[in-house]
Amino acid sequence: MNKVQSKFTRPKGMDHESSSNLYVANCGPAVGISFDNIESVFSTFGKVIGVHAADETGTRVIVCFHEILGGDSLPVCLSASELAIPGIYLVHEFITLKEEKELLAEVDARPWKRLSKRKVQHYGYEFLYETRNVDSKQFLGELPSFVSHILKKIMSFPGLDDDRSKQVDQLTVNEYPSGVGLSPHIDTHSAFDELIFSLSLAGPCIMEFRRYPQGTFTAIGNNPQQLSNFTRKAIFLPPRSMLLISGEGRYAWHHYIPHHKVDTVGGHVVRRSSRRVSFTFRKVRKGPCCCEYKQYCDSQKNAIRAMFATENTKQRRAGHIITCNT
Ligand SMILES: O=C(O)CCC(=O)C(=O)O
Ligand SMILES: [Fe+2]
Repeated sequence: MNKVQSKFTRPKGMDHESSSNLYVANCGPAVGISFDNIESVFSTFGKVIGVHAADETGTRVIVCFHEILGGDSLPVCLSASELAIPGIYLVHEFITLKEEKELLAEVDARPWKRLSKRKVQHYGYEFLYETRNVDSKQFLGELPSFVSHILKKIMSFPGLDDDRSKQVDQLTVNEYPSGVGLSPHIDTHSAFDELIFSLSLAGPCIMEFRRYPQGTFTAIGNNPQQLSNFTRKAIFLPPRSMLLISGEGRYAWHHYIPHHKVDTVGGHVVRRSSRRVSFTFRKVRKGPCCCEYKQYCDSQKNAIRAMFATENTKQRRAGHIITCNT
């Protein structure tokens, strides 16, 4: 055994969730990723106190976190007023236990589409995960009658007065097994209107909101420094609660469900149940998004790109731009 390997041993008598050291393969200087880069990227998941070679190949590393992964110290809010993100609202017991049971029975009687870690059903329009958008020309039909009473209740959602803005036409049902979450994302601006309603059923989870200063996750992908520099807040979503994501919370904050089997809420350990089912209601956008959060907005970024492309073409034609052919 070499010197480096003897520094880290497999934790004895602990399950895989209980270590603050993470072994990462195909990662290291020999595959062109510096220790500094690795540290910056993994800081997204928690405070990194060191990155070490796992062996002498240069392709395997151990990332040491300040605390156990999943044992995050981020306080979890119980209400939207405590969370204090403009546009995020949470209504507890939005539906009764009986309604919850009925909704679950309805979706369980229908076919699920299997994704790698969770199962989904789409109504109204199919959501395409490759493009993170919908095919707005492919209408699958009205939302099913078993959600009619939910749609009615949505129309009376507190704090919203423009009724037309609440007319949703797309529903995604997600089933998450225990320990499965959702990676940080902003629902594509050009795909859906402002209001996103998400009803939690069967089990609890926490939802984390992240505001990245420089725009979207993908746009800053090549700058690891930006990945660790963001504001985080979290809220507890119990079963039967309805979350509304709108305004700044919808356009400028990423939402994320950590891949935990247990969450710490108000000092208590809350175990995720064998499954959580969510009903996410949205309205498919017709036309571009014109929000005020341009750096997070694909509609406006694409418009700017198109404008530059036209300008570049003009300049190239005029001989002002020389492009590289290599
Ligand atoms: O499961 C949830 O509550 C959120 C789902 C979600 O964010 C999405 O489908 O975009
Ligand atoms: Fe989402």
